[in-house]
Amino acid sequence: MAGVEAPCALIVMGVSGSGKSTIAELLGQRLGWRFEDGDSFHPARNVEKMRAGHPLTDEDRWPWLNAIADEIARVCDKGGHVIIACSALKHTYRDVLLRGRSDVRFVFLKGSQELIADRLSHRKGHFMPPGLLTSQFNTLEPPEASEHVITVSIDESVETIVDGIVRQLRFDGVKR
Ligand SMILES: Nc1ncnc2c1ncn2[C@@H]1O[C@H](COP(=O)(O)OP(=O)(O)O)[C@@H](O)[C@H]1O
Ligand SMILES: O=C(O)[C@H](O)[C@@H](O)[C@H](O)[C@H](O)COP(=O)(O)O
Repeated sequence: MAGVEAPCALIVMGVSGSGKSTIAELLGQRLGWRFEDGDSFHPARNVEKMRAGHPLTDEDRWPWLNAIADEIARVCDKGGHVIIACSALKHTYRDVLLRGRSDVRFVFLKGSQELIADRLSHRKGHFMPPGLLTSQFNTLEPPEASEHVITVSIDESVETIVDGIVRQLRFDGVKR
């Protein structure tokens, strides 16, 4: 995409179970960029709230999103690169994450509720109850083209999805 700055950070976004951690980790290996899971930036009370089956509110999410934005600034301002998995469901959340930067890009993992519910029903050892998926879809504001997002369908193998993202990034001028 002409005129878009080469990113120092990629945020892999989408609802719970869309594959953010899985895709972001492999993409990090492919690009040689460090992967960080946005889940690890939640205050403990947020994790306990979700574990107990309650969706987060905006007020719960602001400190979490700001902590991720701090990490992006820390890495990017010293010339590093990072890939972060973070649901980033609303436009306002993405604004908080971006802090006006033009060197941060979103990769949106797009898929049907039916497919994601099926994947979540098989996921083991995660605090997030599959029952919160409907609230995730209700909260989701899919990114628009003006957000310079790379949108990929999750209805493919992990390798195929990552290949597609890498191709798109190279097309956009990221040489790694
Ligand atoms: N493209 C894919 N094909 C099949 N299974 C997938 C794919 N992407 C992710 N998964 C599986 O779906 C589940 C949810 O993925 P995960 O990365 O934990 O999602 P998120 O981080 O968005 O919550 C995991 O069990 C993961 O192994
Ligand atoms: O409600 C949210 O803002 C997000 O869903 C976020 O809190 C995160 O997604 C959860 O930590 C669940 O983790 P997974 O997305 O990895 O399932």
